[in-house]
Amino acid sequence: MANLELTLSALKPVVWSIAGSDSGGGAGIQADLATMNDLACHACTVITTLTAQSSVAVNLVEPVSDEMLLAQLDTLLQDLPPKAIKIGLLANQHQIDLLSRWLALDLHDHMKRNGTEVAVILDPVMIASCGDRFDGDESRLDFTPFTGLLTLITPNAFELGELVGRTLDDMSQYHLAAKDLSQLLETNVLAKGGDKGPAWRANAAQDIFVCTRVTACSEMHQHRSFLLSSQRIPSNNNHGTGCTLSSAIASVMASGFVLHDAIAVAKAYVTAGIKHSYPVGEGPGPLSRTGWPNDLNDFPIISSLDDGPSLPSGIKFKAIDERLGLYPVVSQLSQLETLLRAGAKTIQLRIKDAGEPHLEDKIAQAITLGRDYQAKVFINDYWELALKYNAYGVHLGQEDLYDADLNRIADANLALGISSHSYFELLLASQIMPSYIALGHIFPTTTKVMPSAPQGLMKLQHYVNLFKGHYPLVAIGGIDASRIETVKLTGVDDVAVVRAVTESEQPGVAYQALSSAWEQADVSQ
Ligand SMILES: Cc1ncc(COP(=O)(O)OP(=O)(O)O)c(N)n1
Ligand SMILES: Cc1nc(C(=O)O)sc1CCOP(=O)(O)O
Ligand SMILES: [Mg+2]
Repeated sequence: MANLELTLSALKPVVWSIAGSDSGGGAGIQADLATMNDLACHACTVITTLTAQSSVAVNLVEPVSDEMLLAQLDTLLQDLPPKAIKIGLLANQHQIDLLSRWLALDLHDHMKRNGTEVAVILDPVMIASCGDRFDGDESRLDFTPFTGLLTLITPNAFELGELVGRTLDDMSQYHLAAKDLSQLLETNVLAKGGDKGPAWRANAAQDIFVCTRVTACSEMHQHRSFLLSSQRIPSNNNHGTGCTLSSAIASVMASGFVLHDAIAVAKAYVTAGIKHSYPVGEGPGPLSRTGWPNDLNDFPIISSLDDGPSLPSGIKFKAIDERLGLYPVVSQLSQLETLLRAGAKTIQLRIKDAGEPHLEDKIAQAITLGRDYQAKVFINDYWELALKYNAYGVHLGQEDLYDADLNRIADANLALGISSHSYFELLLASQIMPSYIALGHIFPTTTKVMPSAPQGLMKLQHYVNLFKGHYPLVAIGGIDASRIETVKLTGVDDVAVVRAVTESEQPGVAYQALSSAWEQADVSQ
């Protein structure tokens, strides 16, 4: 019973690949099927084109009939509606027009009737990794019929140049072209820099993410451009890299993650796949399928690529040696003292009303009480007062990170805890090496209004799998006695609670009961 939500997650989300068949098995529909199945999705296929293709040549390209293209789409929509769609090779303008009309009418109607959103990821395939083009006559395809219908488009350097109709010689031209494309097609853009090319993308595989249309994530990460930088793996076996990336993005979105997360996870998946790629035939070989990525080294370094705020690098905060345990978060000094007396060794003072009388005094007293009881007292938000009175630590949200003087906090040897609500925020938090990372909100909460959806146990499990051992991980949001055991089963290090303690008639007693429930929860099964 404890593992109910994890069991439910075994229901596989349906993802469609609308793409061409690669008879060589490394790219196209074949790569998409392998990727989607590897990422625990059920893959359906709509074949647009047959290609007679090996690792060294594309010898014949034969589009399916209009009737067959539409029959596949309509048949699947009846019985296996998608959570996400990846679109790959479209052989000619006619297919682009046909598919965009189907998306605008049939899929749109389906979404409206069912109140669902379907993510649509377009990989505008134009050229095979052996160098042969798919659109034999080399006339430029017009992708504008897809305007307003896509969640993301993922061109490589060549494709981006074709799409905006100019050559792109450096990073700033590349970024500008990605922004132009985003405006033209009214969609988010991931401009891939993985193919070997000019100096700026020689040492790393750097992608530019122009995010103009994403909701359900922090406003701080909307309407921005980011550079996602991964190590360049020395390998000639890159056949199907773009297909794998786009179908991984679709799969991760179908599993309920936001676009930012899907891109980060998919990029890690491709990096791991190239690391284990293998040769077959005389040309570039395919990637391996290595499952949901759990190695932090495979994930990209994220930096901002615009005038918006960015985080410092080369910073590291105090390491916390003891476990945090059950970590109460309170808004009243009297409750803080009660809980210290009841034995709390980690506690946070979280006063959200900036007009609270005697605010500075209360923060100073909380810090002194922490010293008296030899407890770790974290101050939420008020990092300058925490510095002034030499608190044990500060807890900051993602948005606060850009206002706070992180170097001063680190130099004064204060611990830093950071909130996170997604893979993307976890990765950003980890880049400044905090003392712990909070993962929230796991379950619905009434304590505060959240911009993101509850993460649930499945996502918590993924985050723990990736970050366990790198930082102490604290789960927060809607945790009470009834959920202690299921949360502990994920392997998360610690839990923070507000209402489960503060709304009790006897907060000290509630703290002691929850704390021992957490310590003693049996996770051996
Ligand atoms: C342990 C812990 N985790 C998360 C939070 C939330 O902090 P933040 O994002 O700064 O939001 P507010 O608490 O300021 O509303 C926290 N306080 N503690
Ligand atoms: C303060 C806070 N931060 C969260 C986050 O996800 O960052 S959730 C949260 C409230 C947690 O309260 P309760 O234990 O009463 O549900
Ligand atoms: Mg805060």
